[in-house]
Formats: sequence, C-alpha cells, structure tokens
Amino acid sequence: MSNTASIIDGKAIAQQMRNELAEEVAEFIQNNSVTPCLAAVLVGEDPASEVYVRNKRRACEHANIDSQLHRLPADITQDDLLALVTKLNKDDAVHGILVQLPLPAGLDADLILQAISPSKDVDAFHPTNVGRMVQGKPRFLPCTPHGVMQLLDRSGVDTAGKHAVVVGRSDIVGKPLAVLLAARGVDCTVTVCHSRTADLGYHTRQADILIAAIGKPEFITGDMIKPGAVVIDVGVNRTDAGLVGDVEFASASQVAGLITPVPGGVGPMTIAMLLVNTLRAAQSLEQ
Ligand SMILES: Nc1nc(=O)c2c([nH]1)NC[C@@H]1CN(c3ccc(C(=O)N[C@@H](CCC(=O)O)C(=O)O)cc3)C=[N+]21
Repeated sequence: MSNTASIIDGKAIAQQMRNELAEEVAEFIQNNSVTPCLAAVLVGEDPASEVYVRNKRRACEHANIDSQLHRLPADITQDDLLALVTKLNKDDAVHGILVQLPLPAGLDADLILQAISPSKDVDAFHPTNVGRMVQGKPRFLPCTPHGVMQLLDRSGVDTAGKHAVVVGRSDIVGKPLAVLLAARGVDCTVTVCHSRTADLGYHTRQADILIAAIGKPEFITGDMIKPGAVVIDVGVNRTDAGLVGDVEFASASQVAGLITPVPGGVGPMTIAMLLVNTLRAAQSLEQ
C-alpha cells in the first residue's frame, strides 16, 4: 500500500500571515506615527546565523517594520554585550530585541536573555514570558512553537483529544511546544520524548501529531510514523546534501497524512511570528 502525504506549505502560509500583518502594521503606523522596530544582535560570524538574520531583515522590510542589526565581534565581553542590551531596553525607538543564538563560548546566554526587558522580548525567552505562557496568559509566544501551532491551525488539523508526541525537549522548541499543545482549547494529550527515551519508535508510532525537534538530520523515518499522522519537522540541519530536517522526508511522506517540508515548512513561520511579536511589542509600548 503506497500513500503520499499532503504537504503543508509553510512558505505560503507564512506569506499569507505576513500580508495580513503588513496591513495591521500600516494601520498602526498611521494611528501612532511610529514604525515598529526590531533590533537584532548578532555576535560573531556563524554562517547559519547570517542566513537567519538576512531573512529576518528582508521580512521586516516587506512588512514595513524597521530593523536594526547590531554586529559585535565574537570576543566581545559579557559586560559590553549587557551594556548594548541595556541601551536597547531604554531606547524608545526600539520595540523588539532579539539576541541571535547560539552565542559564542564564554558568554552566558541565560544571563543575557534575562537582561532583555520582558516587554521587548520578541523571542519570548525571558523567564517572565516563559512563565506567563505556561500559566496560559502569554504576552509573546516563542516564535517557532507559535509558528507550528499556526501551521496546525491553518491546515485545519483537529487537535482536541489527539495524541501529540514531541521529540525534543529544548527550551526554545520542545518544552514550549509541549505546553502549547496541551493548552486549553488545543487539548492534545502530549508525550515528550528525548535522546534518552527508551524505544522511541514505540512512542512516535502512537502519535496522531508528531513533532520532530531533536536536531538530528533525517532521524525520524517512515517506519516510526503512524499511517495518516500529521508530521511537523522543526529540524534545520545543514549537511553536504543541503538543508534537511529531522525527518527523512522520502520515507515519511509515504506514511504520513500531512507533512511539512524542509525548507519551506516551519522556518518561514518562525520569521512570520517574530514580526507578529514585534508589532505586538510596539502596540503595547506605544498605546
Ligand atoms: N534568538 C534567536 N531566535 C531565533 O528564532 C533563532 C535563533 N536565535 N537562532 C537560530 C534559530 C533558527 N531559526 C530559524 C529561522 C528561520 C529559518 C528559515 O527561514 N528557514 C528557511 C530556509 C532558510 C535557508 O535556506 O537557510 C526554511 O526552512 O524554509 C530557519 C531557522 C531561528 N532561530
């Protein structure tokens, strides 16, 4: 029996969200005479980060959001980086602040992320914003998990009572996704798996909705998927063969009912959600 999954076109859905957002931004600018502004901080010269930062900048331009890029050398001191964050916190022209991860060795990422004002924390990595999300009273939602939830919603996936299995327990994807999937109104039953899970395939095969966020190229194969499942691939792995996800697309798409590709799945949604958060930050700071 051969099946071919339908593709969730994240690029198209993100584009649609960005068009919706651009209208909202135009209205905001007209009403407030202020343009929402995102400040990105890039420390060192990680080539992957360069790509994200470039994509973010282009997306901002299209949505009529101002963007600043603060480039700092890899050997910057913790104090100098903190001083920049403090300056951006105080700058009324800046509504959103993003410090690109990973930071070079020697810098304490937790300390830096905690220094960002929670009201400008468009990544939603600050403990205050994490806590608010866990309690179901979010100010911002973290961009990648929010993008995944939007993909499910806009693809018409019925989540109530479904079994969602999240593979990965990172602070920026796995943990927050588990919270959002289990939230009231979404109502999934959630299992979180990770690198120490025994018999991973047993668990992934129970999933009506399978989220791959482990950072291992093509790790989830078709035999680990329940026929007809919704498969969301959060992986961004650069290999000799190019950009691949955490899911082996060729085998998985023979089994799944709906699946996201890499590229063109979750990645573009992450950026769209960052723009949404930047507008929300501007709205709450200006109005
Ligand atoms: N403070 C912080 N916030 C982040 O949100 C953050 C970060 N640091 N560090 C790195 C990760 C990764 N990330 C991606 C965003 C967009 C794509 C994206 O647009 N991907 C395109 C392809 C881009 C390409 O071709 O390389 C796609 O999947 O279609 C991917 C990955 C944001 N991150």
